[in-house]
Amino acid sequence: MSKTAMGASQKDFESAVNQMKLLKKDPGNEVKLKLYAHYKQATEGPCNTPKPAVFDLINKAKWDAWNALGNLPKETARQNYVDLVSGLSSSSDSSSQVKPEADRKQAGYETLVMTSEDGITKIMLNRPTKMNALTTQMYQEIMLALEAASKDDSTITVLTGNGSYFSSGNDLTNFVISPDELEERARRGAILLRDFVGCFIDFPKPLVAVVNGPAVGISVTILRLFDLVYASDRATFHTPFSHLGQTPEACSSYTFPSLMGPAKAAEMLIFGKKLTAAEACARGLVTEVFPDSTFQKEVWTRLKAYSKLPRNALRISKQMIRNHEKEKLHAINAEESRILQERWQSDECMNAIMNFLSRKAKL
Ligand SMILES: CCCCCCCCCC/C=C/CC(=O)SCCNC(=O)CCNC(=O)[C@H](O)C(C)(C)COP(=O)(O)OP(=O)(O)OC[C@H]1O[C@@H](n2cnc3c(N)ncnc32)[C@H](O)[C@@H]1OP(=O)(O)O
Repeated sequence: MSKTAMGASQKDFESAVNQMKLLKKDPGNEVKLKLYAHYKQATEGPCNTPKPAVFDLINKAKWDAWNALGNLPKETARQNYVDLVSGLSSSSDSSSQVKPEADRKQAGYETLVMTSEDGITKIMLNRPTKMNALTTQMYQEIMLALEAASKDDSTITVLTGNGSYFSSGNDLTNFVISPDELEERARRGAILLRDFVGCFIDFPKPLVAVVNGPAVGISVTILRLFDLVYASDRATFHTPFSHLGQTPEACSSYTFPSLMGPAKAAEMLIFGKKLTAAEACARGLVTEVFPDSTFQKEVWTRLKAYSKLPRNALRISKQMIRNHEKEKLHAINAEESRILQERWQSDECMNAIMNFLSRKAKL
């Protein structure tokens, strides 16, 4: 993991800024926008200027890139900037020096912010302007981040969201594909889903969800695979699968009825009832609800205290609680993914996605 509590120093950052001035090869507009956004975030913090007019294309693109970083901490932006510049410099140094793709991926996540501090590794979903909707790249990066967290020296791993949402679930643009690709993409999607959920089933350390705002779809169903779920009282829990022509995933077809009883599970998973944080807590899906105004302070104070407990004892106790049903969960996960593979190819599902994309329906 390259982003540590220490991060890049101010000196590293200034040296990266100077390095950029010497760069011979134009890195292209996309990279330049990313560099601009991270520079501004690192030096000024969250976007603080009025949105430029629509026809002011260049300044609007710059503003959008900066604004998309939401509340990304200055230190993380500084580290990302240094990582970006170091990737550019090493690829322009000499062709024999080009880093392999896998190495560069290790250097930083594009859709997440990962930090490690006080015995806690935090994985933050970082697409605040899209309500942290999960793209296929994001599923992949979360799996990589979980793998890294399972091996690092932290005690507790946390998943949370940047901005106002925890996550709006699967990014519905994952379905923007031509009809002749649908079958193959659905097959690959089912494998991705099965592997993604599998990482949560097998995660060896205490896993905590810090649900900072509304959660939709898979970001709700996955919660039952966490050991603690702390929610802001602003959070809501919504699983509109039937509205989307889809069916439950992340083992919720088994975990939700066993957690809250079949009648309450049906209300959520079949009929798409949206729960408040208090309701989700009453049903056992959420451990504790905090007022939004003190949410971050209270939760992190609690987690920092927990992270000082003996690491191995925490890990072994978690495994004792979870190991009983692991095999069953993997089987359910495989079956749910298989059923969804079929659902994604149905007219019901495709019509629902088209409705969302053409804004006929907001869930
Ligand atoms: C063959 C296919 C293979 C697929 C492979 C996938 C593998 C894994 C699948 C796992 C399955 C999971 C199931 C689910 O998670 S179901 C739940 C899906 N989520 C939704 O249905 C939510 C859709 N979004 C909304 O209803 C609303 O956006 C909102 C969350 C209620 C927020 O509304 P609000 O009015 O406040 O904000 P906006 O709608 O204006 O949103 C701001 C921008 O963000 C974009 N957005 C938000 N959520 C999503 C999303 N889930 N997918 C795509 N885009 C999303 C929204 O479009 C706005 O973008 P814009 O500014 O460019 O317009």
